[in-house]
Amino acid sequence: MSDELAKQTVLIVDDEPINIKVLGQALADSYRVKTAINGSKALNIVQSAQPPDLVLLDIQMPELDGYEVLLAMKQSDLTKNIPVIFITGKDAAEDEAKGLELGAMDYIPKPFNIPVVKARVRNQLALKQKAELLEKLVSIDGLTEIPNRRNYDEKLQSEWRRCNRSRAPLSIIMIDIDSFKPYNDNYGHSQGDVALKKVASVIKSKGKRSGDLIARYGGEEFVVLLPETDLPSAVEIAETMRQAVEELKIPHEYNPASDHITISLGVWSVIPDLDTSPLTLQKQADDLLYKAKQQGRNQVSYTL
Ligand SMILES: Nc1nc2c(ncn2[C@@H]2O[C@H](COP(=O)(O)OP(=O)(O)OP(=O)(O)O)[C@@H](O)[C@H]2O)c(=O)[nH]1
Repeated sequence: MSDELAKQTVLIVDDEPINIKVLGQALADSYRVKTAINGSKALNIVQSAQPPDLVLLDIQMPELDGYEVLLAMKQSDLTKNIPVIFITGKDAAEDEAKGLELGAMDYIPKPFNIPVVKARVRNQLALKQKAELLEKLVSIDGLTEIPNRRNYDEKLQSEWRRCNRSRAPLSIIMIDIDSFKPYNDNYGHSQGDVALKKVASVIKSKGKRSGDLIARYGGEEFVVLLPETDLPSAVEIAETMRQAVEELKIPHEYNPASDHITISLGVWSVIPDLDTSPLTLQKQADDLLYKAKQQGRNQVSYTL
């Protein structure tokens, strides 16, 4: 990655071009700087595909003021965690309190003291990086680097409600690596870890929609959550995953189902009902996974 791309982006929002210029010059060495001269332009930038890492936001602007921009940012999951530092000529304590209550992270008074501006920006960006790292650590599985069980549990609850509202089917695939104990016993645990990573990566590559979640459920088990996907489509995806793992051709002499590592899969689909727990969906897929194992492994099991 080039240095320019690795740099964090700061958006400066002020209706006074001179303020944008002074702040831009102060920050340009260390950050990529974007600018907006009013609130609606600022919102367009924060809601774009490449949002800034931090916003320096003037409070007093015609039409949409800084408070309103911050409020709009807080209402969307996509923008609510972007830190905002208010910049303002107002120095009354009540304005400062209002900004902080709305969720601003810090406050910079005009006229600017450039070393203070730089230090505050640096502090907030460091905090943001730490928060992102923490978020990653609690939601991503350390070995396979795909979402972990906690991440999946949360998504299952929210997708259950969302698909209930839209009356759309929600499908789930439970996956288990076949005869993984003899694999570990004969090839060693660290070789087992390598195989787990490869399987996770190839399964993940087959969940193509942005809403699909492929997670490590625990041990050698994976789970795939497919919102707005009916049973035939989910079975097709499961079969693609089964084939892709087989095609990895990871030798496994001790697998009664094949000479290679294979997986068994259980697929279930339902239009969620709020009177039923989402765990029933999982239980059904688990039972079908068990059936796939019973019937000889390396296969997809489902009921029409
Ligand atoms: N290397 C490695 N092995 C793991 C990990 N997590 C779980 N396992 C192993 O996965 C194996 C799972 O074995 P079992 O549940 O007995 O099932 P199996 O041998 O896969 O047999 P079937 O599921 O019936 O095909 C155990 O030996 C676990 O130690 C891990 O993170 N790394």
